[in-house]
Amino acid sequence: MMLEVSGLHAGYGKLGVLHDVSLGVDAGEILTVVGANGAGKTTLLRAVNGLIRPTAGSVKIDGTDITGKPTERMASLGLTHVPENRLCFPTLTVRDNLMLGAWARGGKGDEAAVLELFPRLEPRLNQAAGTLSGGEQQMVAIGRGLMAAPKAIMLDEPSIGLAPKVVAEIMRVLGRLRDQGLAVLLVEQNVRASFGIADRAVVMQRGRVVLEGTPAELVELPEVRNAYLGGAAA
Ligand SMILES: Nc1ncnc2c1ncn2[C@@H]1O[C@H](COP(=O)(O)OP(=O)(O)OP(=O)(O)O)[C@@H](O)[C@H]1O
Repeated sequence: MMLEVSGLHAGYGKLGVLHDVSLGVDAGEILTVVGANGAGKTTLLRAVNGLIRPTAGSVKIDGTDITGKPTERMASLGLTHVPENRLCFPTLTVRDNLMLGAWARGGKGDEAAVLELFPRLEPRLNQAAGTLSGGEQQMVAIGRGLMAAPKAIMLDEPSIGLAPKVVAEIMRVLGRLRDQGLAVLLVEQNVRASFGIADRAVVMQRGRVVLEGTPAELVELPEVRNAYLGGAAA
């Protein structure tokens, strides 16, 4: 596994949120994590990324133990986290936002590769990121992460608040990243979109992984259909 989480426990102060979470993402694979509000999906990404310190368990990337390493070192260890709310630096240009991602790894970054994935950003390179549409800002946030040439990328609800066409565009890019050999860990509320692209899925409930399988297997389960797909057969 390129990204391997084993027996992870984490929380906030005395509040335990993650309980014995194990999952793995191969190179060239998309794993999607779904679950109700408060199930612990964001906390999982934070614990993997070192924003909160796991109380037990381990995180490995390409075989190297990175458990609890400082967040600012994660990019150079090969892990990129695209957090919720597509955080861009609004007064900086698109190009400077992208450059920040490259500096995290001490390199120049492959801007051309990012623009190839997100052609819409090219004519906007000198525009302040804060003036972009929501979808374009999400592209900048993902592109910034890619500038660090990661082995694994984690995304927290990239589709939130975006029009279906833009969601489809982002999902297509995630598919291309997978095809380029990245390990992609995708947290999504938009289960339809993430099941459409993912190779495997896990369902989290109250801080635990309760189901795991391919999207095709999981949509056969009535409890998955009812909870995440509005009860409709896929
Ligand atoms: N900074 C924090 N301090 C204390 N408790 C927190 C903090 N952040 C999250 N929690 C709690 O941890 C639990 C899991 O939250 P988390 O954000 O990981 O869930 P989630 O699955 O990502 O949900 P959502 O889809 O709503 O973002 C919740 O009960 C939440 O109240």
